[in-house]
Amino acid sequence: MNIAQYLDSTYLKTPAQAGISESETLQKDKDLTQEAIDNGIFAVMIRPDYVSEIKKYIQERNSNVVVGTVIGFHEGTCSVEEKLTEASKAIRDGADELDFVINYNAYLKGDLELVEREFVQCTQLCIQHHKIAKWIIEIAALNDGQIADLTKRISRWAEENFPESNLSDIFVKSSTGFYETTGGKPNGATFEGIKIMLDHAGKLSVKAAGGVRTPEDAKKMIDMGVKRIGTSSALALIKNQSASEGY
Ligand SMILES: O=C[C@H](O)COP(=O)(O)O
Repeated sequence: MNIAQYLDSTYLKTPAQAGISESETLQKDKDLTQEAIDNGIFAVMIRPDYVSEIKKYIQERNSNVVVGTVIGFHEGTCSVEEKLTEASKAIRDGADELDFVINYNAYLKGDLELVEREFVQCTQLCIQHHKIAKWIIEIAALNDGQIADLTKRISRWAEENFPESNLSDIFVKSSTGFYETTGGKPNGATFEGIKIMLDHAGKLSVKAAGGVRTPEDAKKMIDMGVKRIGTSSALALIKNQSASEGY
């Protein structure tokens, strides 16, 4: 199995979070992109501010590495209108794939109308522009029943609103990788959480992200049915795969 073709290689820290400048952040994104080009990695996943520069970088090198970005990152609490504005700009800047953080706080408060509205309007925008839409549900913030319920609802909203579309271009994604847990609880993709998502996603695809660090774990998730893995350790993961397979 060539894991690289399943990977979204991710760098999502803001300059302030990393304690570096904007130009240093752009350089990190360029380095990540060059790694992706050199190693057959499917996509890079970066902050919206850097999409246009990275798209240009990829085009200048005649590469088909895909550019993904995040919307409403990382808490998902901004309004539907703000998500639409951010997503429209990312599409204009050249993003191929948009990973939205769903308003899981609104879901937890029972405001399903708001969550459905943002899902439908933002996914519609992506479909109109032939972009992949991924919806991060932040499984560390949910219990097992809520993971199942929210995944099922997203799948149903997609079937009801976009019956003519290729529903496998819409993803449910596990985690931002930025959620703060306590007591050593994992903040990202767990096998248990991913299994629940896969069992309830219907025709939608599933992306595992957050804390995926070994080729063994990535392979196991792909074998389970995951279509994409988001990780900030993409290169290490590929190198370890090569080493363990004796290349
Ligand atoms: O969307 C991808 C995540 O931010 C990746 O999380 P990670 O840094 O734990 O690999």
